[in-house]
Amino acid sequence: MGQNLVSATNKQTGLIKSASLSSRAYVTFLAGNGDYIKGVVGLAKGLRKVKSAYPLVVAILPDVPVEHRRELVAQGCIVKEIDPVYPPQNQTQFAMAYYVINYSKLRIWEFVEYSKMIYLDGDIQVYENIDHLFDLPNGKFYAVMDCFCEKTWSHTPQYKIGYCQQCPNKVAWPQELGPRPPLYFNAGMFVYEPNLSTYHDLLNTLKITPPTPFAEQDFLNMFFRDIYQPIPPIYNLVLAMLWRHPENIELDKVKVVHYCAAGSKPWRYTGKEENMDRKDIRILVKKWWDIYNDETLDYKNRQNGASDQVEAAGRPNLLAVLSEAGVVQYITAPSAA
Ligand SMILES: O=c1ccn([C@@H]2O[C@H](COP(=O)(O)OP(=O)(O)O)[C@@H](O)[C@H]2O)c(=O)[nH]1
Ligand SMILES: OC[C@H]1O[C@H](O[C@@H]2[C@@H](O)[C@H](O)[C@@H](O)[C@H](O)[C@@H]2O)[C@H](O)[C@@H](O)[C@H]1O
Ligand SMILES: [Mn+2]
Repeated sequence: MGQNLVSATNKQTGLIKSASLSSRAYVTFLAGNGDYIKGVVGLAKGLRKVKSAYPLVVAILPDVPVEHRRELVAQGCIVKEIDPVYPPQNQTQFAMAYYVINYSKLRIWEFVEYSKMIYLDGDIQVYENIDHLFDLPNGKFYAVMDCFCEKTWSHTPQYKIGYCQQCPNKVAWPQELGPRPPLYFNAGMFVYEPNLSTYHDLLNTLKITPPTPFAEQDFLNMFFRDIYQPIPPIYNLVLAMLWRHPENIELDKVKVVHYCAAGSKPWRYTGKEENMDRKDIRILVKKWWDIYNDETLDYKNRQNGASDQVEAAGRPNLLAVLSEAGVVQYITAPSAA
């Protein structure tokens, strides 16, 4: 990393370190020298477009090239290099071979210069301000429930019997399989509190936890099972919901889109994979590109932070929004176990 970039990054980190303990930030994860950099730049510009009041921290693995680091700093991101985290050696077949690097996400629990963070995958875009989620009560792990219907889940009993937590009464969970699986979240977006003892507990627990197909997502679901609090799918639209559970989605209310379905990464989109030629997918991919290509959203063209702050001040009352969006039913829903 060039010297001036190191000083710029450290300066930024230094600034942040001196921030009050109640500081908040969005955080994402970038690994490799491939095209996910486009996802993270798009996310940085999307958060700017919705006038978020908080910075975007990018946790990068050592293999992220200096050019990508420069681009992130130029887009106003706070770049923090982390060491990889590997699961214990095992013959596990991950749902996607590259998922093994996703355990490195666990390093973000060490970012204790922030009191509250919202993690967003690099293949996520924020289309409406979600700063109000930082006001969710502490002590819980907030995330959106995932869906078990894609063939990436074909290794699981849920998939084999056609059970999905998105429609728990469509195919009832059979008694002979034991208790219904606990509510399970998608780990592409979550609201959490960095904490050193949680961080060490995560890493120590990982050392004795055999890896499973959805890697750190499975691990985080197991680890935070007792404090997991579902929030509505408007905060992390797992694209497959559009064809698997359209009855659960009101697309015009969605604030955050997660381009995780096979073939849906906007920067690689060809429209050839299954479901990728749908009109709603084409519209969502164009929405992503419109932000990515919008030069007025580049950090260098938006130094007037003050006016951005004003907009954020008008954000909706949290509990009203969440209860209106149905989170109350999620919160009071009996635990599945
Ligand atoms: O080569 C890679 C693969 C993954 N990621 C990061 O890890 C996250 C999780 O991977 P991905 O989103 O592809 O998983 P999915 O949600 O599609 O299952 C990505 O969003 C990126 O932030 C990355 O930076 N480089
Ligand atoms: O490393 C495991 C990954 O597992 C999750 O992705 C999956 C999951 O959403 C499945 O339910 C979908 O079927 C699948 O398409 C999608 O890729 C997270 O989005 C990602 O951040 C990361 O944790
Ligand atoms: Mn993702």
